[in-house]
Amino acid sequence: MMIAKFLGTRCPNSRRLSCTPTLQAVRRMSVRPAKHPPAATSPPLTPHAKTTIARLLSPRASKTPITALTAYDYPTALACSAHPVDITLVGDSLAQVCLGYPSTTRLSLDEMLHHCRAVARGTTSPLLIADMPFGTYAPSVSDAIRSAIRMVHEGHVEGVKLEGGGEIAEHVRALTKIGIPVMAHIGLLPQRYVSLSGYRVQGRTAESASTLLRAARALEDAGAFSIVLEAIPAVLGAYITEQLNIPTIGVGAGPGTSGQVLVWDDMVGTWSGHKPRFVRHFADVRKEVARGVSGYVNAVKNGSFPDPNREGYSMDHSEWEIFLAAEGRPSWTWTSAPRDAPTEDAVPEN
Ligand SMILES: Nc1nc(=O)c2c([nH]1)NC[C@@H]1CN(c3ccc(C(=O)N[C@@H](CCC(=O)O)C(=O)O)cc3)CN21
Ligand SMILES: CC(C)C(=O)C(=O)O
Repeated sequence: MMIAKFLGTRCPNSRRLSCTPTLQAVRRMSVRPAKHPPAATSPPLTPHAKTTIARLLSPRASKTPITALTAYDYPTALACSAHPVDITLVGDSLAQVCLGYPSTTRLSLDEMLHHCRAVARGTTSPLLIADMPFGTYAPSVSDAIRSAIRMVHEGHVEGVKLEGGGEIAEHVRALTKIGIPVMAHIGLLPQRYVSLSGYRVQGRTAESASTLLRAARALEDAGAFSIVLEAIPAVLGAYITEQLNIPTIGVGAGPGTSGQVLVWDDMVGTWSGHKPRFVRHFADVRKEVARGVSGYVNAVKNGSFPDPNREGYSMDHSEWEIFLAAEGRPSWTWTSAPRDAPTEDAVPEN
């Protein structure tokens, strides 16, 4: 009876008939994404209000710090949407953190669009912004327009982020004019790490601080709805914020900005590369991942996973008997798979 319950649940190292899932089994096993974001007619799954540009710019909102996080995929977008995250940013840090490139300058527009679409599918309440990749906007205003329209059409984002100061003010003006909200980004500009001689704090001299303030004013004047301030002295972050009417989002710019942004993998502690001074780990997901992977590998190797009672499918004993009869066998005993698993360095048999 017990055996009957397990019948067909297990097919160690074989391609037996009993392993072929029936259509019904396929249907049951299919892992469909939950219906999220909800259809327009369903009630929202999260109680959070949709972030709009007007809300970000409202004086009332300016009293509460803005929260922004990066996301590069659907599950992360869902996690951002499940909490009062105001802005989800598909940062081009995607290149390093998610795709393994040595710098953000390697990222193509098509790669960015692929990830934007995944994030868009999981985004509800946060405003969805994405970085325009290196080389897709700086060459000319018409390049910027063409690329930004692709970000909206094919990436399904609501606004774009551009790195640069006064020299890209005309690009910002043109995009804003055609209805694409622009988040500017000044201070440490990762897309220019070579000409900046590395990832270095900016605005530490009086001259550099003045240049940044001038850039911030020019970008606000050009229509940017907010400005990311990256890796600048905290006092300068607070001063620039006070001088502007649009919100600033800091990353390594101190607590005096209108809000903060962090790279997702820095926030959850999964990024194994260099940790800039401005990063704080709010979780130790890397430790949990290690626990999961080693637990899974051990359980498969020692035979404790899967447990046919809990993680297997049963088959009616009578069906099994009919099957065996058709096979021309009066009986068949399921002997346990050998437990002396091959060692790591064993060459797999063909
Ligand atoms: N994981 C990750 N987090 C990020 O914030 C991030 C990325 N990746 N990739 C794209 C850019 C690159 N960024 C960086 C990269 C390095 C530093 C950094 O090493 N800063 C030095 C400054 C040293 C100094 O000038 O005094 C630091 O130690 O903080 C800062 C920002 C920000 N972005
Ligand atoms: C750090 C944030 C602001 C960013 O630009 C990115 O993720 O690329």
